[in-house]
Amino acid sequence: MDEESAAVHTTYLTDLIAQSKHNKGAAGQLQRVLNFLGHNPVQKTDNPVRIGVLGASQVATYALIWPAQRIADVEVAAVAARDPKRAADYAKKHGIPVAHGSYQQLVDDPSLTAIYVATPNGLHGEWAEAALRAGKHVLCEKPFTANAEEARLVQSVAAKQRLLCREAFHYKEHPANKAVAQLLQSGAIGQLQQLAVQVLIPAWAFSKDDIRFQARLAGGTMMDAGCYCAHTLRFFPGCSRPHVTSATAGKLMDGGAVDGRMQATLAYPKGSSSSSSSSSALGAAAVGKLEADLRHKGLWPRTRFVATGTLGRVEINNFILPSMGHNISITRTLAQPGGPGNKSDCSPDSLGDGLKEQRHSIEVYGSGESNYYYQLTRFISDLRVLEDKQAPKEAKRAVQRAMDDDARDAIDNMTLIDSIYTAAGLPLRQPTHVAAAAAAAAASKAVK
Ligand SMILES: NC(=O)C1=CN([C@@H]2O[C@H](COP(=O)(O)OP(=O)(O)OC[C@H]3O[C@@H](n4cnc5c(N)ncnc54)[C@H](OP(=O)(O)O)[C@@H]3O)[C@@H](O)[C@H]2O)C=CC1
Ligand SMILES: O=C1OC[C@@H](O)[C@H](O)[C@H]1O
Repeated sequence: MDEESAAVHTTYLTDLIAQSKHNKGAAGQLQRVLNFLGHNPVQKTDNPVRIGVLGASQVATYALIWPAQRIADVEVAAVAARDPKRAADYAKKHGIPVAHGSYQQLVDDPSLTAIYVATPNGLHGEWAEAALRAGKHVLCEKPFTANAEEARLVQSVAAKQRLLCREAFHYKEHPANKAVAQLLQSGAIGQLQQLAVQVLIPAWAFSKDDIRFQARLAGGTMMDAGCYCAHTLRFFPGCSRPHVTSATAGKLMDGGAVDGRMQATLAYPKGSSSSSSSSSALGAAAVGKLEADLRHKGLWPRTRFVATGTLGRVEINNFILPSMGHNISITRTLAQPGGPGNKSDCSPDSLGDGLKEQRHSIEVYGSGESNYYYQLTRFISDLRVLEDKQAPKEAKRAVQRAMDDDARDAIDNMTLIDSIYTAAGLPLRQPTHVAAAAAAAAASKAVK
C-alpha cells in the first residue's frame, strides 16, 4: 500500500475508532435495544406517508411497526391478513387503525401510498406486482421473489409504473456494514483474496413445519439465511455477479426439495468490482465461501463475515443485527517508518522486514438505531423525492440511480441463488401460484 492511500485509510479508521469509543458500554447497548423496540415514539408530521402491511407476520413488528414509531414521516396505516379476524387482532395489538380481510383489499386501499410485503417467499412476487399495478410503492421482504425470472418480471412492472420497489436487505443500511464495505472496497487490506460468510441458525429457532421449510412456499435455507450470504458476497466487495463454482445442499426436507443447509463457493470474474475507488479491490483469483444452516446444532445464532486480503483481514460478527451488538476486527500489515531496511524493531507487532501489524477492534452504531430504522428512513425519503414534482433535479437523479440499483441488485441476488440451487442439484424455487398450478395439473393427470 502506498503512503498516500495508507494515510487515507488511517484517517477513515481513526474516525471509526473515535466513534467506537463513544459506543461501547451498557448504557449505549440498552438505548439501542430500546430504539429497536420503538420506545419513545416521535410526533408524526401533518401528512405522513401511509404504508400498509401485507401479511400479519412476525417480521412486520420489528422491521416496520417498531421503527415507524420513531420516524415522523411514516404511519403504519393498515394491515391485511387472509383471515379478517386475524387482521383485526393484529391491528388491535399493534395500534394499526385499519384491518383488511384480504390482501387485495389492502392493495386497493386508495388511502395508502406504499405496501410492505411480509408473506412467505413464494408470495412475495405476486403481491409486490399487485401492489405496483395498484400504484403503490413497495418494500418487499427478502428474498425478493421465488427466482430470478420472477424478479425480472416484478422489476419490469416497477420500472413501467415508475415506483419504488426495494428488497428489504436491511443489514446493508446499518453504518457498521457500510464501514466494512468501504474498508474492503477502498483497499484497506489490499487486494481481496478470500471472502467467507456464515449464517448459522440453531434448529430450535424454527419448527419443521415453518414457512422456511415448505417447498410450495419457496422455502429453503438458501432462500432464508442463504440469501444474506449471497448478498454479502456481492455487497461487501462491491461485485454484483460472482460465479458459482460448487454448491452442496444438506439436511434435506420436504421430500428432498428443501435444503436445511447449503454450502457454496464462488469465483469473482476479473475486473468485476463495481467499487468507485480507482483500483479494483478484488484480486484476480478471489474466492467466496458461504455456509448457511437453519438446522444448526449450536445453541446460538452465528452470523459472521470475514475478508482476507494481501495486506490484512477484516471480520464482522453479528452483521445481520449489528445494532444489538457487533464487533469489527481489523488487522492490517503496514510498512514501518524506515521502510524495508528497518529490521531492528523488536516490538510485539513488528513482523520484521520493515512490516508492522496493526490491530483494531471497533463498533460502529451511527445514531444507535436499528437496521430497520435506517432502511425505512431511506425508503420514505426516496419515496418523498420521487413523488415531489418540485424536488431538485440532483435529488431526483440520485433516487433514479437508487431505483436502478434496487432492480439490478434484486435480480442479481436471485440469479446467484438460482445458480447455487442448480449447482447443488436442487430445483429452482417457484412462485406459490405456479407450484400450486403444477400440483393441480399433476393431480388431474394422475386421476385420468
Ligand atoms: N428482514 C428480516 O429481518 C426478516 C425477514 N423475514 C422474511 O419475512 C417473511 C415472513 O417471515 P415471518 O414473519 O418470519 O413469517 P410469519 O410466519 O410470521 O408470517 C408470514 C405471514 O405470511 C402470511 N401467509 C400467507 N400465506 C401463507 C401460508 N400459506 N402459510 C403461512 N403464512 C402465510 C401469514 O399472514 P396472514 O395469515 O396474516 O395472511 C403470515 O403471518 C419471509 O419472507 C422471511 O424471509 C423473516 C424474518 C426476518
Ligand atoms: O431474515 C432473517 O434473519 C434471521 C434469520 O434467523 C431468519 O430466518 C430470517 O428470516
